[in-house]
Amino acid sequence: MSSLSTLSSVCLEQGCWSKGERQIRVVADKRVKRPSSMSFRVSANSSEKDIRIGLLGASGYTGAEIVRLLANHPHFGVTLMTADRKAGQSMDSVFPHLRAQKLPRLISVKDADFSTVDAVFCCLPHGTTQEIIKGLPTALKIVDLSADFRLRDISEYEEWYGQPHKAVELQKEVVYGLTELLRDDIRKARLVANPGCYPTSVQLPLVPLLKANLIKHENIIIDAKSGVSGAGRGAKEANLYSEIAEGISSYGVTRHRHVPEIEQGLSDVTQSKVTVSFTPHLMPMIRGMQSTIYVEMAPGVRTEDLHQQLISSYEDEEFVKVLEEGVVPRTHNVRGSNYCFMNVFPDRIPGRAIIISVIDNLVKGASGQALQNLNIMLGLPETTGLLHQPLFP
Ligand SMILES: NC(=O)C1=CN([C@@H]2O[C@H](COP(=O)(O)OP(=O)(O)OC[C@H]3O[C@@H](n4cnc5c(N)ncnc54)[C@H](OP(=O)(O)O)[C@@H]3O)[C@@H](O)[C@H]2O)C=CC1
Ligand SMILES: CC(=O)N[C@@H](CCC(=O)OP(=O)(O)O)C(=O)O
Repeated sequence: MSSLSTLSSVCLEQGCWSKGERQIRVVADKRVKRPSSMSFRVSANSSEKDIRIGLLGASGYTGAEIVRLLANHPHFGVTLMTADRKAGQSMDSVFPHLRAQKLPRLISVKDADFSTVDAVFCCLPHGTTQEIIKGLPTALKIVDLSADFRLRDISEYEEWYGQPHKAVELQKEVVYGLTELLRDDIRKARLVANPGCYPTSVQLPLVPLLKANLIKHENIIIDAKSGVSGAGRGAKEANLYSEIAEGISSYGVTRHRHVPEIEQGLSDVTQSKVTVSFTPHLMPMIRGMQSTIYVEMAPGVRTEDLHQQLISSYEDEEFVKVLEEGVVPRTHNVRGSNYCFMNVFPDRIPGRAIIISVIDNLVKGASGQALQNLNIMLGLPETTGLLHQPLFP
């Protein structure tokens, strides 16, 4: 038996790592066969670690990013990896940058034995994920990176994703994985729907401001930009170098599928329907995401109040940094990391403010936040394996 259940229950019982706590505490319980968190040997060899991870869609960008992050994780070792077209290949032939790690061969989902793993990251395209997750053992902890379980309202899913929901019963137990805002629910969850990259960059600044009634619910305008890795590794004409380089492309204008996800998260806070104007753009860069958000402030509120609210909401958080007054967040400064940097600026037009939020779409926007969530679900400090600093220049 792996030590997953032991570790998880011990940490949960002891309440080892509470919100905002940054220090790794020692797990004193003798049932856990490790002396202490301080003395773990960090090994790139997955089979030497004690919690066995299944990675569905390992041959895609978010799957590869999870493998990269887990190289520095003391507990999670990838022991099962699936692919579709690339099933049968070795991971180092698909992703040569990961060759230093000893990893299992990529296999098809239908050949995977899920009784051999303790937890699963699901990095599959939306529309393929509901049926696959429905078939997994119920003992598994699962973080799904796709959009398949993010919308609570089944009819809304069917409307925006243009297909029937194939796991309606399962949807009821899903917890939305916006870590900093829903940590307590995530801790108890079995199945977490990891948020989309755009919704992460938008909700992190807006939720605390709406909660504190500092901004109006109407006329929220989101101008968002993503690196091309946000579209995945699959070959698409629109993502060719010659189509992307030296230009900017707006897409999903008036109807991007992240609109209902953003509105769901914001409306949960206000208890009334919030609607947003949202336009995403594809940028000639590989990683990175910026959301520039235009809001109207409540009567009598100043941008300093918004700034102060964001600071107090996130002062204990490792991964959300509210910058000093006047400092502009840049995607360059979060590249390769799990950080979200944000700031708020007074608009020239009285009563309005401009919020800028940046993340790396593949890390805080996907695989990093997924790892943060699984750490919490298994009772580990949520920063485990995630504290490496942004890559710059
Ligand atoms: N990229 C990003 O920045 C973000 C992505 N996401 C979401 O995460 C998920 C994964 O994204 P990403 O890694 O970028 O996607 P990729 O296209 O890079 O990878 C998709 C993976 O799924 C496998 N796959 C494709 N179709 C099937 C199928 N029918 N059955 C089983 N496996 C299949 C592919 O295998 P093979 O390559 O062998 O064909 C590949 O391993 C998506 O739902 C995406 O929307 C969420 C937030 C951000
Ligand atoms: C650049 C690009 O194409 N980005 C993707 C979003 C990536 C993401 O977060 O998507 P999921 O909701 O599928 O998880 C898109 O706009 O569809």
